[in-house]
Amino acid sequence: MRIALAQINPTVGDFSGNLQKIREFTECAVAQRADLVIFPELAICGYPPADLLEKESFVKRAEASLAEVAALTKGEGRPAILCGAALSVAQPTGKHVRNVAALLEAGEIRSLQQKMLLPFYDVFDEQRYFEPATHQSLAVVKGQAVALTVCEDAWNDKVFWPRRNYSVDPVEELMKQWAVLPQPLGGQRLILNISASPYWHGKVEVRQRMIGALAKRHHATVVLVNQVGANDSLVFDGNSFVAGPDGEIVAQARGFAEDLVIFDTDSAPVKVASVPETDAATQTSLTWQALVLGTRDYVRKCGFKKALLGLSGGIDSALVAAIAVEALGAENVQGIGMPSEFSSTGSVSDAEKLAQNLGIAFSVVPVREIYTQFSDSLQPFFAGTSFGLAEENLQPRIRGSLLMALSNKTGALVLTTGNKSEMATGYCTLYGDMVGALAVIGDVYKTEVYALSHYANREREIIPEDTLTKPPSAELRPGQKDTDSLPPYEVLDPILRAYIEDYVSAEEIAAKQGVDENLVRSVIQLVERSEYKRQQAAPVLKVSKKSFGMGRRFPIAAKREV
Ligand SMILES: Nc1ncnc2c1ncn2[C@@H]1O[C@H](COP(=O)(O)OP(=O)(O)OC[C@H]2O[C@@H]([n+]3cccc(C(=O)O)c3)[C@H](O)[C@@H]2O)[C@@H](O)[C@H]1O
Ligand SMILES: Nc1ncnc2c1ncn2[C@@H]1O[C@H](COP(=O)(O)OP(=O)(O)OP(=O)(O)O)[C@@H](O)[C@H]1O
Ligand SMILES: NC(=O)CC[C@H](N)C(=O)O
Repeated sequence: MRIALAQINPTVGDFSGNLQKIREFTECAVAQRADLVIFPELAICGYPPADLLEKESFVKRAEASLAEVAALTKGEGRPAILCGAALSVAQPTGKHVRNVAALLEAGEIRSLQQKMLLPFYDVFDEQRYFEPATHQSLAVVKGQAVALTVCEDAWNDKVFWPRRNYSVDPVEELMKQWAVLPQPLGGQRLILNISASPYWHGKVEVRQRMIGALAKRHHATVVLVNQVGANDSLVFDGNSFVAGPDGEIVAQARGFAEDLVIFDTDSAPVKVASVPETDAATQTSLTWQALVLGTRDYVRKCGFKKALLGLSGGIDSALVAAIAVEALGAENVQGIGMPSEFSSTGSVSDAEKLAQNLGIAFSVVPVREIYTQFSDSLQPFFAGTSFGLAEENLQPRIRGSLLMALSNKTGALVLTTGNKSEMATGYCTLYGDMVGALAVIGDVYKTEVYALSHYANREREIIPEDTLTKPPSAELRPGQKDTDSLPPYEVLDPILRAYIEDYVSAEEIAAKQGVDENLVRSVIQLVERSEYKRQQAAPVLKVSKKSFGMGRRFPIAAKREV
């Protein structure tokens, strides 16, 4: 059987656009004589549709769209289609919607396999919406048996996920049925998995190793078709693949781009290079690609074309500008320099140099006078007090207002430039430098910001040398350095990573990293105290296992033991 892995980039709720994509990819697959075309999980409505699933009209549109996809399979020589869809439950006793893999052939829905394992950890909330399957059944397509699974259904692996206690194993159940199938139906074992599996560091390799092990365990060929593209915070990396019965990767789609790959189950499998993520260089390039795709899709899918951001001459805004240019094109990115009386001389010149290197428009709007006017108005209330945080924070707040005014006027989205180290410790001003539509590097620690910036300069200088080498500073008071308030980033970031991503205790972090326990506690205190800021922050593009946003939910008004 010739199988086409149709790795598409759907938009949530765009039924007609998604249908058009499904049509186009099907016709490409027809041109390549495919017998079966496979689309990702919930391809018809896009993943994750979240509370849109609670609207009856949304599910009705998904059902109507599925009928149109089925029509594509009607007629002589047309391929079958396996497609993800949300459908209503006929006689609900629990949830009203099911997440299904729909097998369509000869113009009809031939089989529907409901998803059984509904992920409910980190960013996933599928038990909120979907009724799980109670049983699994093998399906038949083009006269051949196939095991249909939906994403998490193939993820019940205790070695990889010891803390996910699923009591059933859908693949196990399907393979038991396979063992008693009559020949020739029960020939080569074929597991088809439609996925919407978002990216984080290491995920591409984990996915391939885990599915490779599954293929080997069941002596089956596993075809996994993943969604590509970003929806809000989640970036789906694509990287669809086929694992052969010995666990080797025998077909591989592109990462971070749409693709159509043909795999013929009757041809001798040829091992292809899997995606290695162990080396730092590959890791940096994958993170870069994820952030570029995340930015492009956020702006585009929200109906915008352009973005603007404040350029301080610092490394964070320089990196975000470089990512934005690759995502949107230089003509769609604008940099604004907003020097205050505390800005270094390099601030504007470094920003100007960056803008030149990137080929973007750059304008300067000084904030000195506005700051003076604000301070004068506040004078009766601030009299007798010394210059402090209130005065410092006025500057980013003025900049935030200016950027939002320009956004209102020009229709460009504001990109916010805070990194994960700052967002973790609250080293950022609410309604100031935190304003913006999207936190492009909000899941990237400051030490990783440097690695990514060197990656941005891999072919020629984009980010000026001075920007890469000057000590980080918010430039909100004379001579200010980040290290006045925070430990050096090489010390801070490992503490944050251990605490945020692995919930390691202060004692253990201190012992393992050889740092003072009081320092660790003071860092943890900063993280705990600034939860209120993160809950008001722009959506963060997720590239780590634990990012700020919907996958990390902590109360604000709570007593905290540190
Ligand atoms: N639980 C809670 N729920 C909701 N709101 C709460 C709150 N607790 C305090 N707040 C509010 O938050 C205010 C304090 O927060 P905020 O106004 O942001 O100010 P704050 O956190 O006090 O100061 C901002 C810090 O970030 C640094 N910074 C600023 C800008 C850029 C950079 C950089 O390097 O990029 C660094 C700056 O040097 C300073 O150390 C309080 O006055 C109060 O109004
Ligand atoms: N003088 C400035 N002109 C324009 N934008 C500024 C200026 N200062 C700060 N910003 C904006 O506010 C953000 C926060 O910058 P800040 O200088 O406080 O420290 P930072 O987080 O180290 O960022 P960066 O490395 O970009 O300087 C910047 O990334 C930039 O978008
Ligand atoms: N759509 C899903 O089932 C997502 C969970 C999935 N196992 C993943 O992270 O890839």
